[in-house]
Amino acid sequence: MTIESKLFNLCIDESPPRNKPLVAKYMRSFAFPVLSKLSPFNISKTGSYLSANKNVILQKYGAEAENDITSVLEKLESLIADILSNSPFRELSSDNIDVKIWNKVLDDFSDQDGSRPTWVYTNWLYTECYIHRRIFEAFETSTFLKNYDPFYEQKMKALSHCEEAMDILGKFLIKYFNKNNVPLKNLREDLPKIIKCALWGNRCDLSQTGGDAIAQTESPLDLVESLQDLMLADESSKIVDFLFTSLNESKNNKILDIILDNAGYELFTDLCLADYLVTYKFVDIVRFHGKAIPWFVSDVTSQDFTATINYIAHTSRSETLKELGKRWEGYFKSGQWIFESEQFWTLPFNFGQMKSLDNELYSKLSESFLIISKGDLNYRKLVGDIFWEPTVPFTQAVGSFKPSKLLALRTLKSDITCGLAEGLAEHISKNDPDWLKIGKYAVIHVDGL
Ligand SMILES: O=P(O)(O)OC[C@@]1(O)O[C@H](CO)[C@@H](O)[C@@H]1O
Repeated sequence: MTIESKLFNLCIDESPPRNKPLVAKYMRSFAFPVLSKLSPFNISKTGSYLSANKNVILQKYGAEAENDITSVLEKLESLIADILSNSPFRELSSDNIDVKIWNKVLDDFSDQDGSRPTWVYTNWLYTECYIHRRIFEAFETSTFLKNYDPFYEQKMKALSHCEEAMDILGKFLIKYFNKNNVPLKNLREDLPKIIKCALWGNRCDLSQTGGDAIAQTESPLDLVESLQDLMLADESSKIVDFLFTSLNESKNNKILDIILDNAGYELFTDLCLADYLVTYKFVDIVRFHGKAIPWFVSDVTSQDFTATINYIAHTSRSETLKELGKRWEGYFKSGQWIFESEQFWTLPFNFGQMKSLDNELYSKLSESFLIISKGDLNYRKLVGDIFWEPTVPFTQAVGSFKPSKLLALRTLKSDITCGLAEGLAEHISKNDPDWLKIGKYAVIHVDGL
């Protein structure tokens, strides 16, 4: 029996039960192909990248790093083997401060007799996060490659591949920003477009391609129009009304928290949205929340964030982008923009658990005027990674996570849905069986408004 068929034999050819957290054993859920195919593929591509770049790595870290490369490759291989043989999860073994928490969660999941849970039968959010935590563990337990991000180069490549589209959006914004007076009417018309550019930016996600860049070449603003029919829920008007109403209130220090997702083109569109909201005084301060460790291949880390702004301000081929990048450097110098990478975002918890498990972060977000959550994984965490009936209202699915007003921008790359009109999910799935998996469709949901 091959290892893969072993995994097949452990799973059941059924859809997951509604209103329960996802588990990979249901083969008709996206969790099963991600566990059995996409994750091993991503891990093995990470190994191939390392092997292909061996000489560059040795040049940078010295000849002694060769042993590290060998041991990282072995650890990645054994991660794939662990997944495909459904062997029990093991404790993490590095000295990073989050390891205690990970191991405590694993203990809590273990039977009273100490038997550890396995990949196929455990809550999928935990399992998928654990895969990415184990990839990082392979590096952090080495000597020279502790802080090595094997996805960094691909993330930066993805950014430069999208310069054409970035330049179009950049030109639109710079023209705007350089006008002395922009009539409110124009702002009202254009703000939803900028929000939707940031929404569709979420299609560019390297975790779906094993790190291969997805080029965004079309005009982001044209795309917003042409993709409108693919929006399954669009509550953007509520957020636009809220932002315009608040312009007339004399509130100071309005903080916008953006829970970031992918680096590359998506991050660029997030920065554009933040600039627009700051420039027209919808908010005063922006706190960007990224990841403390490499995560889900293309999520933004502090290194990516700094390098992205630096690239746009100094290396990009377009003068417009350079001008935009320099504005962003200015926001950081003045303290108006802040980057943070709290540990919670790379733990296996959903956002409903934040208040009890990381009260400090929950209190910080409670100061917020508006929270924007980007992407699919953050959305899954918002709604507890529960396989909701598609018509369950978003506000209900979000449950107790209510630190402030919330805007979720997400393209659909997993089978979690909620907040859809009666019959819509059934209608689309009939014509488009893969509708949940490929980032083709999108939702904009709000809470607290
Ligand atoms: O959060 P993002 O970047 O929008 O999407 C991440 C994601 O699509 O990648 C995984 C593998 O496909 C999914 O489980 C997950 O939700």
